[in-house]
Amino acid sequence: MDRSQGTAPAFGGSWSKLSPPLTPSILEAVHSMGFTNMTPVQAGTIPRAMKNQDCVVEAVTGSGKTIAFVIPVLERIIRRETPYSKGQVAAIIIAPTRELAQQIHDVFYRFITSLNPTVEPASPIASSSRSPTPPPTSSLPLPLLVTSGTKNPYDTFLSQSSNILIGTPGRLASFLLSPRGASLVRVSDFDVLVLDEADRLLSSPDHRRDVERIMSHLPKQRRTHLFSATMTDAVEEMVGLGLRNPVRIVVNLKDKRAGEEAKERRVPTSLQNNYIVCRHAEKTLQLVRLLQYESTSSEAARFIVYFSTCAAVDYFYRILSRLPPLSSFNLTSLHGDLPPRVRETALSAFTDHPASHLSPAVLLCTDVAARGVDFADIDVVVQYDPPTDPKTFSHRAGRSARAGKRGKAVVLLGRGREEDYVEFLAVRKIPLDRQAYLDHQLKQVDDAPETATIDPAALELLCDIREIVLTDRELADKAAKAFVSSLRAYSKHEASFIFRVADVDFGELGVAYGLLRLPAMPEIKEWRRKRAAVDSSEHTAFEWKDAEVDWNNFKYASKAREVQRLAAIASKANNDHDKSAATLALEDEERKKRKIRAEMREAWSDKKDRKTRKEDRRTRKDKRKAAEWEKSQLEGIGDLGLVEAFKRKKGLNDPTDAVKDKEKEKDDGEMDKEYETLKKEVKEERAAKKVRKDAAIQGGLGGGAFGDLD
Ligand SMILES: Nc1ncnc2c1ncn2[C@@H]1O[C@H](COP(=O)(O)OP(=O)(O)OP(=O)(O)O)[C@@H](O)[C@H]1O
Repeated sequence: MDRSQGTAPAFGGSWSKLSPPLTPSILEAVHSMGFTNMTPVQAGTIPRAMKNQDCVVEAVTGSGKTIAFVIPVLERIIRRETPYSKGQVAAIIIAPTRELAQQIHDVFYRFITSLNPTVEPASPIASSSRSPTPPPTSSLPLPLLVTSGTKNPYDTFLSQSSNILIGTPGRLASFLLSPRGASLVRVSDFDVLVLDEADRLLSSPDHRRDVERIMSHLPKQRRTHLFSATMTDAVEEMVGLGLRNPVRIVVNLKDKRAGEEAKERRVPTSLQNNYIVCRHAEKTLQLVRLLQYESTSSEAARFIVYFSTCAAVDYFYRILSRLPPLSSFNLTSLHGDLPPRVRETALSAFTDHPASHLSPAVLLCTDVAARGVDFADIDVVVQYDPPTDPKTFSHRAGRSARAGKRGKAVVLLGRGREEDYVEFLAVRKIPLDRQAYLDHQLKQVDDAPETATIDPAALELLCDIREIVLTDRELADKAAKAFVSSLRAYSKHEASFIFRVADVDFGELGVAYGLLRLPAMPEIKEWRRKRAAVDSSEHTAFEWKDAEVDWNNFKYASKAREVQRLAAIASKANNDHDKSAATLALEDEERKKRKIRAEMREAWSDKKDRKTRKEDRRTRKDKRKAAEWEKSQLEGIGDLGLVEAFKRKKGLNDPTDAVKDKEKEKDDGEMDKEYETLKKEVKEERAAKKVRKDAAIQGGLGGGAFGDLD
C-alpha cells in the first residue's frame, strides 16, 4: 500500500478551485444545495477520486464524507465517452444499515434530480416507499436503493436503467449474485466501489462475507474507496486485498485549550463532549434531569438517547413517555428489532417533528442510528449506556455538532471504576469534560450526593416507575428483559477491565430500571449470597427490596395476553391436579436438580450465548409474526409520542380513532366471551376427568391403570 498521506487543506476552499474542475452542472448543483465551500475532506478526496486513485478516507463525523464520494462517482459517469446501457452497473455504494443506505441514495437522488430538472426532487431523508421513480429525462438515470425495504428491485433497475446501486451488503450480494441478478445485472464495465463506514462493514463477519462476495464478483480493474470516521485493522487487511496503491486521506483536527499544547482529536471541535458521574441507581434520574436541564437552560430541542439493547429502548420508551416531568417531550423509539416499515416511520416522525425547547423531540435508540445517519440539528446526544464497542462512542456523539455546527454529547458513567473510561477515551483522542451532577432544582452541584446514600429522588422515581409498571404485567416482563439484556451487553464491553459485571450493584441497577423484583439470574443469586455473607454494616446504605405485588392477580393490559396467562395457569393446575403429590414432588426435585446441574455446567455468558443463538433462530422464524406485533405496539402506544403525531399529519390513521375504539370494544367483548368459553372448557374437562377416575376406581381396574390414575 502506498502510505503517502493525502494532505487535506486546512480550509476546504472554493469548489471552482478544484483540479480537475467540476462539470458545470455538478458545480451548479452543489451551489444550489447551499454548499458555498468545500469541507477539508472533500477538498482532499474529490480530485484524487475523480482521477484514477483508490482512496482510504478517515475524517471525523459530520465532515461531509458523503459528498466526497458522491461527486467523483457522478463525475466519472458523466465523463465517460460511451454511456452505460440498460442492465450495466457503473458504481456500487455499500453501507452497513438500511437507514444509511437510504440517506446516501437520497444524496445521489438530489444531485441527479438537479441535473435532470424534470424529475421530482427528494426530501433529505426519504423513505424507499416515497422515492418517486419517474423516467429520467437526461443522460443520468436514477440510482437504485437495494435494501430490505426495496420492492421489485430488478423491475425498477431495468425500468430506470439505473447504473448506481446503493444498499446493504446482504441485499446487494443477493441482488448481484442470485440467478436472476447474474442474468440481468452486468458488471463488465463496472467502475467504482465505495464502502461507507468501512470499518463497520469489515469488522462484522456477516457483512464482511457479503462484501467479499460482492468484491470477487466485480472486475479487478475498478476504483475502490473506503470511508469512515474510525478505521480498524480489518480495514488495513482489506486495503491489502482489494485496493490498488491507495492514497490515505486523514483529516486531523486539533484541540487548543488555554495554556496547553494543541492536541489531535477524533471528534469535531464544535462538539462539547461531557460526562456525568452518578451511582447506578441515579442513572434514570440523571437522564430525566438532563433532558429537562438542557431544554430549559440551553433551549435544546432535539435529543438522541442511546441504550445498549433493543429491549432497553423498548422498555424505557414506554416508561419515559409516561413520566410527568417529561410530559412536554415527544419521544419515539428506534431499534433493530423493529420491522423496516416501522423503523422508517419512526425515523421520519422524529426528523419531521417541528421540535422546540418547549416541545422537544427525543429519539431513544440503539446503535442502529449511531453511524452515518445525518440528523439535522441534534442539540444533545445522551449515552445512557456507554457503547460496547468504544469506536461507536464517537459515531454516537457525532450525531450532534455536524458540518461545523455546535452540539453537545453527554455520557452517564457509574461512580467508581467506570470513571476510568474518561482516561480510556482520552488516549483514543476523544477528550471528555466533567459535567456536574444535576440536583432536584436542575442545578449543577459540585459532586453527586456522596456515595453513602442514594439521592432520595432516585427512590421516589423508582416508586413512580413501579406505579407505571403495575398498570400492565407486560411492562414488568419488558423491564426484566431490558435489565437482563443490558447486563449481558455490559458483560460484553470491549473495555472489560472498566465495565465489570462483578462491580455492578444489581440492587442499584434495579432502581434505575424501576424493577418490581430482581430477575432470578444465577449472577444475582451469587451477588445476594455474597452480600448476605458480608457484615451488613459494610453494605452501602441502600438495601434492595422487591415491590409488594400479588403476582397471581397481576394482569396483562392486553386481554388476549391475559387470557393466555390464565389459560396457562388453568392448564398447569389441571395437570398438577391429575398428579399425585409424590409425582409432583419428584418432578419438582428433578427440575431443581436439572437447573443446578445446568448452572454448574455453564458459565452465564456461555449460557446466554446459547440462548441467544436459539432466540436468533426463533426470531428469524417468527420474523413475520414479530413484525406485525411490533407494528401494533407502535400504533397502540403511539398517541403518547411522535409516531402517532406523524401518522395523523400524514393521514395514515385509518380507521379513525372512533372506529378503532368501536373495534376495540368489539374485540374486548369477543375476548371476554372467548375467555369465558375457555374457562368453561377447562372446568368441563376437569369434571370429565374426575368422573373417569371415579368410574375407574369403582370399576376396580387393574393395578397398572389404577397406578396411572394415581
Ligand atoms: N461543503 C459543505 N458545506 C456545508 N455543509 C456540507 C458540505 N458538505 C456536506 N455538508 C453537510 O454536512 C452534513 C454532514 O455530512 P455527511 O453526512 O456527509 O458527514 P459524514 O462525514 O459522512 O459524517 P458521518 O461520519 O457521521 O457519517 C450534511 O448535512 C451535509 O449536507
